Amino acid sequence: MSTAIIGAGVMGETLLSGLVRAGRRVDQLMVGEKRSERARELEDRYGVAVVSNREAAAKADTVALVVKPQDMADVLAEIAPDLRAGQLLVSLAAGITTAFIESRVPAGVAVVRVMPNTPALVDEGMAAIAPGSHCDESHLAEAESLMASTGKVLRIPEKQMDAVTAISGSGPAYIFFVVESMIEAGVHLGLPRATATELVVQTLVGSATMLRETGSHPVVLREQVTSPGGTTASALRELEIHKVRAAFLAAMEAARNRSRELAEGS
Ligand SMILES: NC(=O)C1=CN([C@@H]2O[C@H](COP(=O)(O)OP(=O)(O)OC[C@H]3O[C@@H](n4cnc5c(N)ncnc54)[C@H](OP(=O)(O)O)[C@@H]3O)[C@@H](O)[C@H]2O)C=CC1
Ligand SMILES: O=C(O)[C@@H]1CCC=N1
Repeated sequence: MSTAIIGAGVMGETLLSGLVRAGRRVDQLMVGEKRSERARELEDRYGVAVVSNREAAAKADTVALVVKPQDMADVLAEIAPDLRAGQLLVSLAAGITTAFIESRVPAGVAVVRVMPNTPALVDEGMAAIAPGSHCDESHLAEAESLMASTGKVLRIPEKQMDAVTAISGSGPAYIFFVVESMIEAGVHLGLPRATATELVVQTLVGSATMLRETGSHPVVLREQVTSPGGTTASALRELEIHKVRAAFLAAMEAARNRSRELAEGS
C-alpha cells in the first residue's frame, strides 16, 4: 500500500518521519512538495521520492493532505482529476470537514478526517480520527494504522472534531506556554535559567507520567501536593484569583470557534 503526503511542513514531516521510524518502506512513500529546495531536503533526510501533487495523487493508494486549511480547496482542485474511487484521502487539516472534501473529489473516494498533534515527533502523539460518508472499516483501519505509527489514536464522531482540535491538536502549545511561564517565574525568583528549565521540564514529565500510570484523577493528585496551610495552597489561590481556570475555558472555546471558521475558508 503506497502513501503520499501532500504538504510537508511541520505536521507533514512529523507524519513522514513517524512512518519511516515505524518501518514503512520508503519506496512505498511519496511526498508532494512544490518548493525544490524543500524537496531536496526531504529526499536527503528520508530517501523519499518527492513528486508533483498530481503524480502523488495518481500513484498512491492513500493520500494524506497536510496543507493549511486555507490551501485545501486549491490542492483538491489540482488533484481531483487524478483521484479515483477506492482511494483513501486522509486530511489532517483543522476545521476542514469530510463533506468539504467529498464535494470536491470523485464519487467513491473515501475520506477520513484526522486531528494529530506534534508530540507525534517523539511517538507520543494523540490523534483523533473520524470517517467520512463513503468510508468502510478498511479505510478507517488504514488511517488508524498511519497515525498509530506515532502515538495513540481515538475514533470519534466528526461532530466532536472542532473540540478535539481545541484540546489535543492545539494542546501542546498551551502546555509549552505554561512551561515557558514557569521557567520565567523561576528566573524571577533568582534561579539560573538552566536550573529553572531542568526543574520545570522534569516536573512536567513526572506529573504527566503519574497521570498516565496511576490513572488517578488530577484533583486527587493535586490534593496530594497541597499540604494544609502550605506553599502549594498559597500558589493555587493566586491561580484562582487570576482566573487561570476561566482563561483555559475561554482559550479552548476560542480555538474551537476558530476551527469552525476555518471550515468556512476564513
Ligand atoms: N502544526 C500542528 O501542530 C498541527 C497542524 N495540523 C494541521 O496540519 C496542517 C499543516 O499545518 P502545519 O504543518 O503546521 O503548517 P505548515 O505551514 O508548516 O505546512 C504546510 C505545508 O503545506 C505546503 N503547501 C502549501 N500549499 C501546497 C501545495 N499546493 N502543494 C503542496 N504543498 C503545499 C507548505 O509549503 P510552503 O511552505 O512552500 O508554502 C507547507 O510546507 C494544517 O492543516 C493544520 O491545521 C493539525 C494538527 C496539529
Ligand atoms: O494552530 C493550528 O491551526 C493547528 C491545528 C491544531 C494545531 N495547530
